[in-house]
Amino acid sequence: MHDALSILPPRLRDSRSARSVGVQPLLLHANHHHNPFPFFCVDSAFSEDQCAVLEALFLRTNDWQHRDGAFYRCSLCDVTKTIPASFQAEILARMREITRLPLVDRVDVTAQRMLPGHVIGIHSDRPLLGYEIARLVVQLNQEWQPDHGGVLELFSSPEGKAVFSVDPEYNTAFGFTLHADSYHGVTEVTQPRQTVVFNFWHIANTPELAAYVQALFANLHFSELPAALDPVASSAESILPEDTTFRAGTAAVALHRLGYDEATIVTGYRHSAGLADCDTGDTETDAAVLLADWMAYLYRDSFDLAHWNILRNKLNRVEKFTRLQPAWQLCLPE
Ligand SMILES: O=C(O)CCC(=O)C(=O)O
Ligand SMILES: [Fe+2]
Repeated sequence: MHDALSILPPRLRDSRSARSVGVQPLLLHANHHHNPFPFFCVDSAFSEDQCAVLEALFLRTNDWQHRDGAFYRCSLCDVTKTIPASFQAEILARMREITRLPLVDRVDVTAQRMLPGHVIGIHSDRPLLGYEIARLVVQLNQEWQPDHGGVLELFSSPEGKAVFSVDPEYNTAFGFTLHADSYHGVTEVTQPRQTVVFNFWHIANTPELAAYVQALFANLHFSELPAALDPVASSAESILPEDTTFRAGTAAVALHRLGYDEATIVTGYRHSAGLADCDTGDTETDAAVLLADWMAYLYRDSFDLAHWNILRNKLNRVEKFTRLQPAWQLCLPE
């Protein structure tokens, strides 16, 4: 596998191949915004050398995956392996500073190309189980003009009007934290648009956690739950929405599969259905119920930073019980 430097002209390649690309700090001046959701913009995001590396990706890439849904029309290519590791490490370090998020040592990079007629409808990219938590979107459109389209628009709801617009000008970057309400879209383009998207993972929503949670809930059957839960679940189902009782049932399955007894499973169900606080006085029961509830939430819904912080505060300084250790380590890594 060649790296992206190998297709640069020899004049550029010779002086740069042995060291990190770029001399000036990248993403130097991040302008933070909080509406409609937290994001930041950077002008002159990268050095000339770094831009050359990113632009080169579009010359060598020919295995594009085409998305041509009604609301999502663009072409994508995973270019992670072609970005020099030192460049990735620099971007990751700077993203940690800018977002103040605990990001894992992993960066996935996608080249995105839009051709005339392509458009990306409004979506939120909410971080499902194991998905990335933050993105950096870098624009590489020389001589961009307003009539070329391809403006990134931010929304406070999927139905509303754009609250903020980001022109895809050359060497500008847009970074954001993904969550259930980070609604955005890209207007239709009339000229080709080139973008490189860097993806970053939160330490508590890793692909490893996703594998653990998927395995924990594999072949989910509520029929495996103990009969002692039946009257509790029946009465909950008669008064609560299906989403709520489904999540409570899922949390109960987690406790069952982790080897907890009937009483703990019933307590966990009642807690996740919102019928009782988690305050049994037994530290292991309370910790197990909270972790099962969180994993059921991740499985049914998506990673949510505010919820995760609440869980972390509740379990801070609590002993990591043996039976819970693998889940604990993945949900609340040190
Ligand atoms: O191309 C862009 O400006 C943004 C694309 C997008 O939706 C994303 O990276 O999440
Ligand atoms: Fe998106």
